[in-house]
Amino acid sequence: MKTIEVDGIKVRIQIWDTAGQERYQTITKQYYRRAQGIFLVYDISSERSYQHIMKWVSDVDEYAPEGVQKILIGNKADEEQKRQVGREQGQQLAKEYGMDFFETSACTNLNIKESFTRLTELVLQAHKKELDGLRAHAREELALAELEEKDSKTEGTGNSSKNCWC
Ligand SMILES: Nc1nc2c(ncn2[C@@H]2O[C@H](COP(=O)(O)OP(=O)(O)OP(=O)(O)O)[C@@H](O)[C@H]2O)c(=O)[nH]1
Repeated sequence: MKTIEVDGIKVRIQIWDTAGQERYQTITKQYYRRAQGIFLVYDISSERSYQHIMKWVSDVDEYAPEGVQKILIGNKADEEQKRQVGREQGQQLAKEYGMDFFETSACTNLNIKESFTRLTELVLQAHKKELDGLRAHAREELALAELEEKDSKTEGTGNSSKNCWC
């Protein structure tokens, strides 16, 4: 659990770090089910980890809820001398999947706060859309109910005058 502030709102986030190894994949998939935001992380000093991102994306698409927010992360940015994946490759992949992209370092704290804040922002925005949708729907329902009430009153008046003519 961690609390971060986004646009003046304090948001409590629960962070799960899933295991990367194949043998834990069955358990990993369980984590996706209730996720609202996901970091897809590769290691800039490992071309292999970058190649694995496509597999992670397809797993997320399959197991995570619709509308889950995703960000691509190229971690270990402090390991410049061991770099195997160019920044542009990360940017390109993120663009392909319509994700934001950060290069980070857990060692130097580069972009750690920024990427968490951005993912939280995206999750909040996604929920805001949902909430706005619900509000709009509620307003429509209310307007409809008011109209129906008005109509029934008018009908009532019509009937009473009809009664008079009989
Ligand atoms: N130089 C550097 N090393 C890092 C960074 N982040 C993690 N490491 C190191 O990379 C190794 C693996 O880190 P983990 O956090 O276990 O990575 P993981 O992806 O969770 O690994 P799995 O549990 O196998 O999924 C550790 O030795 C960390 O110290 C980073 O930003 N820079």
